[in-house]
Amino acid sequence: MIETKGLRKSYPSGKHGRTVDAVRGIDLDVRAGEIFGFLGPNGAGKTTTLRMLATLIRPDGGAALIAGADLLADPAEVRRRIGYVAQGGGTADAVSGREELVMQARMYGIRKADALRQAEDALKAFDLTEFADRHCSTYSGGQRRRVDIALGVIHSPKVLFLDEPTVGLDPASRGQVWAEIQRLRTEGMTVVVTTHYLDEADALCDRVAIVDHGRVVVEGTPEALKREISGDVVLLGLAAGEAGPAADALRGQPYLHRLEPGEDGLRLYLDDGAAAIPQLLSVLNAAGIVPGTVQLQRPSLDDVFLARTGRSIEQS
Ligand SMILES: Nc1ncnc2c1ncn2[C@@H]1O[C@H](COP(=O)(O)OP(=O)(O)OP(=O)(O)O)[C@@H](O)[C@H]1O
Repeated sequence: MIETKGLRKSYPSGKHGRTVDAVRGIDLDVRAGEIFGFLGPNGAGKTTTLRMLATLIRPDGGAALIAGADLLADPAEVRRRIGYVAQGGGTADAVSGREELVMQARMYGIRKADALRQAEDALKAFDLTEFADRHCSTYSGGQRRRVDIALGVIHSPKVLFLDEPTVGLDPASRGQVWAEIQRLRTEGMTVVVTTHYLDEADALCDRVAIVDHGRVVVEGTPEALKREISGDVVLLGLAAGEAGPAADALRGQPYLHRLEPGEDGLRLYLDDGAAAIPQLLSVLNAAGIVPGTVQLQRPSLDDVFLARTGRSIEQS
């Protein structure tokens, strides 16, 4: 449904004619009817890629075919086949959800009577009917985001691009937004979504691509990517100044594959966490270190990124 090859974009950086290589060659293969997560740390190039695919900025190089239309040769046709919801959305304060939807439909050339009916259908589908005629400024963050998504799909696109649709929402509203995304998939839409919430992407995306410095680092189903990280992760909570000595004491232990500084302690990668915990506690004990907390975890998508890049998305 979306195939990109070597998509690139640089921006002038403003200093001495230098440029920022925001996207350095992105190859993607998004299949029809899937929810595809586009993940990565701040500044990785996610928004730039989405804006290129949505025809809002022109790529410097590369190629992309989106729902059968060629991005560089026929951006107008691409635009008809896609929907795009920007980070933060685009609703005006002093307009109602219904008015926004009717205006959007009219912008796509839909006749007034049809636009009114489609707006009504969208309000129902997105559970917005109750406050459809109030100004958007009175909506909650989650309600407003649902209007944003309804606006993005009013013309029934084949592909929907969502840039950080759940950012800044409370967990219940995030859940509702994801429920809408899943509903759109059941209607046959292909959805590409960027998010900083790796646990959401893990649970709700069919496949993900993780990008870093403008390139795809890994792509696959969350399950397959996590399976590549064999074994368990043990998080040690340590007092300030103890992480260094603890790492020195543990390095070289045969059951330990890798060790990384984590938030307030260390992250240890090993085959069988439950079996290793007593041994590693006794090694630490001998060095005079008693961890405040010890947690056993299955690998996460952040561990996948960490294994490939040596950095954590969540801490970047
Ligand atoms: N208009 C612009 N002019 C100059 N540099 C830009 C512009 N837009 C983005 N950049 C730079 O390009 C790089 C990629 O930015 P982009 O917004 O695509 O990343 P992102 O992965 O979406 O980040 P975030 O998760 O923070 O939204 C960054 O280094 C950013 O500073």
